[in-house]
Amino acid sequence: MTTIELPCPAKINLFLNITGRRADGYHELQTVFQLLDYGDSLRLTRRDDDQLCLHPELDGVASEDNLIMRAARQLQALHPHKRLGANLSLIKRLPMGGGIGGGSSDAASALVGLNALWGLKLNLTQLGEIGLKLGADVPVFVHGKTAWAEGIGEKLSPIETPESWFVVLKPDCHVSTVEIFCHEQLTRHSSPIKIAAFLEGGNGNSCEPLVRKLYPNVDKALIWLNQFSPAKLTGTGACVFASFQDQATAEAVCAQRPNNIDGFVARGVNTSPLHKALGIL
Ligand SMILES: C[C@](O)(CO)[C@H](O)COP(=O)(O)OP(=O)(O)OC[C@H]1O[C@@H](n2ccc(N)nc2=O)[C@H](O)[C@@H]1O
Ligand SMILES: Nc1ncnc2c1ncn2[C@@H]1O[C@H](COP(=O)(O)OP(=O)(O)OP(=O)(O)O)[C@@H](O)[C@H]1O
Repeated sequence: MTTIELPCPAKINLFLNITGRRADGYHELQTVFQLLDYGDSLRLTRRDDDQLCLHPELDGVASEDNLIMRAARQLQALHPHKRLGANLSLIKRLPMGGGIGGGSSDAASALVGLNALWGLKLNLTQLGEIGLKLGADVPVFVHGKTAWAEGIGEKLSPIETPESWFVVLKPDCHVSTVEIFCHEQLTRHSSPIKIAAFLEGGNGNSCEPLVRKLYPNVDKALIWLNQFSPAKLTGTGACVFASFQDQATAEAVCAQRPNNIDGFVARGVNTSPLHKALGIL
């Protein structure tokens, strides 16, 4: 195996309940990560030397800061005496700073893909632990299952969600995850809920009131999408989403969206397309 082409799927947070803050500043939360059958693509080709080359460079992200490179460097550091090199080529479809986990998913596909390409034989638990050092959202993409999550998002229990189609809208603004988590007006001590309460519906996103207030474009997108189906914020935004029973209805709604809002339609999946592509899980 010298070249592999892998999907880097998006996630949405079907709800997000912030229940506390740890001493290190990270927030304890409860969420359901719903994986989507839509995302970036990463092509990895093995090199005979120990160089890593990533193309193209993303706007505003130096190559060495790209989570793909940081993931690859973590694996190289575990095997300093092996010649581990690769050419990495990314097709970026997921909006950055969207709350749909683009960078985290790219990192997870790099970890899982390079582990296979370089024959490192690390298991998903080990790769998830390496991923957590790169970001709280990386482990769910490494494990590849739609999941109930607690802790800072790394304590994962796979759950099966009913098949749905989602309209995901990206309002014309960039929300910084750090800004929202550090904001004094964030509601950060909600009562924990049980899975049964989530399944009964009605749970929202603790960040949504604050993000709507700070970013009027997010507020407008939620109001617009709510006309068709209950709409929510994902992560810390900026993307918002709503679910529909079939693809045609979702496509029809997405096609009518206002001109200044990007968007896509995607199927919710219980197993990641990354793991399907590699024949694991
Ligand atoms: C909001 C979510 O998208 C929900 O899925 C995630 O919790 C964010 O995950 P992420 O983007 O992978 O976040 P990281 O890159 O790990 O963290 C960015 C910053 O967000 C804050 N952060 C993140 C996750 C978390 N559970 N608590 C936090 O307080 C921290 O200030 C951190 O410095
Ligand atoms: N491969 C990458 N793709 C996207 N962003 C990256 C990547 N590598 C590093 N970054 C940095 O990470 C930041 C967050 O990007 P990302 O697209 O993951 O945000 P997000 O969708 O809000 O993530 P999350 O849902 O995990 O909070 C970007 O603004 C960028 O500076």
